[in-house]
Amino acid sequence: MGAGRIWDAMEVAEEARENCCSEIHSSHTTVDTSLSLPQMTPKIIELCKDLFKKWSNLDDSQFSVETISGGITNLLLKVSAKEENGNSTCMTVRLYGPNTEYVINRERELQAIGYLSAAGFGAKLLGVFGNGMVQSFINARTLTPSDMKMPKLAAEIAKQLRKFHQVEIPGSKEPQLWIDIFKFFEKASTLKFDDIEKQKKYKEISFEEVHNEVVELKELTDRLNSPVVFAHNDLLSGNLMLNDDEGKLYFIDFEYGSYNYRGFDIGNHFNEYAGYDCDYSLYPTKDEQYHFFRHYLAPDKPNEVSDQDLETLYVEANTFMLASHLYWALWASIQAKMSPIDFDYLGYYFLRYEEYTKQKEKCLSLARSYLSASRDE
Ligand SMILES: Nc1ncnc2c1ncn2[C@@H]1O[C@H](COP(=O)(O)OP(=O)(O)OP(=O)(O)O)[C@@H](O)[C@H]1O
Repeated sequence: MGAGRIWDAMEVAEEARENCCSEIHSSHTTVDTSLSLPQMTPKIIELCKDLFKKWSNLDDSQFSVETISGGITNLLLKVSAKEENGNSTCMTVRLYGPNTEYVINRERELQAIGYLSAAGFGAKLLGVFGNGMVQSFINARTLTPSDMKMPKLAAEIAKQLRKFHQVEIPGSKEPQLWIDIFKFFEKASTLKFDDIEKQKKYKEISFEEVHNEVVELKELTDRLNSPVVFAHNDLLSGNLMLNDDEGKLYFIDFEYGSYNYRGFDIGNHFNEYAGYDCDYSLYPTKDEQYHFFRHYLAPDKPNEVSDQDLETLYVEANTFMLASHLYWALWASIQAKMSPIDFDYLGYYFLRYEEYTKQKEKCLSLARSYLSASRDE
């Protein structure tokens, strides 16, 4: 992240501060993400002391720093500080992965966090620094893909998603899906890998074919008139946390949040039933989807949703589900080049693109017959 971008982020943090009740601290410190945890620990403590002045005189021995997750994108740390009065405070420190700015707009993320946390979503934003942010620690467990499928939880996710989609974020309300996909496409189609094996695999991608698919799908989804809402865009099990004692569900990680089609957010969530192993046999059945839609459309009277509304959302979600495969396939090909993380991103590209190809005809004909039936009415 360059100096200019840090200043932009600081300005957005200022705006977020005005929207949240709590204070958001800022520091220009950056932390080298290539350091090992023991090397990084003193830097993290120094950063926390700089951000939170009440800790500036606390001895380093009163802090503990541990890794929560290496994430696919970021490094997430848990920092606990034992204050002089004996109270302990826990927070998370998120260090942005190098080169993630190619796929994530950090200003957009920080702006959204301010409004979303004011609306009761996610962890509270406590501070921002050169290459990351500090948030409150959420005492809850992370869901698994099979949790998401459980009827009670699926209903709660649907209900929360409806509320999330109602949050108003100032600025442009233009849906980002196709803008992002075309941006990803431009970057993805001009990569070059030093690794011979990777370059060989990359050359197997026909970008001409992908481009045609994108254009065809965009034309069809445009005709569906899916409502534009503020969408999470990455609602996988790892971004859902549950405090079982309080029965409270948390949506976290708004890195990809933007104005977008509601059908995309829901179809993308359904794709995540497949989990990290991409077992698409776990994709929700029509009955499971209708259960979700009922609670999304009418949380207080789920059994009164009309067949027409259920069908409309079914068509939307299952057409945009295809766009979700194209989006994450292109994203993965960029990550294959840019990310320092040792993950088979090109393999992931092919998994998503193959699933797209497998589902395409069925979903497109569903959308086409829905559109021609509504034209004939
Ligand atoms: N505020 C928080 N409090 C407690 N745990 C958290 C918090 N935020 C994230 N986590 C935990 O860390 C995990 C990774 O978080 P998150 O998805 O935000 O990171 P990420 O780097 O963006 O990961 P990925 O790129 O894989 O989505 C979550 O699944 C959750 O278990």
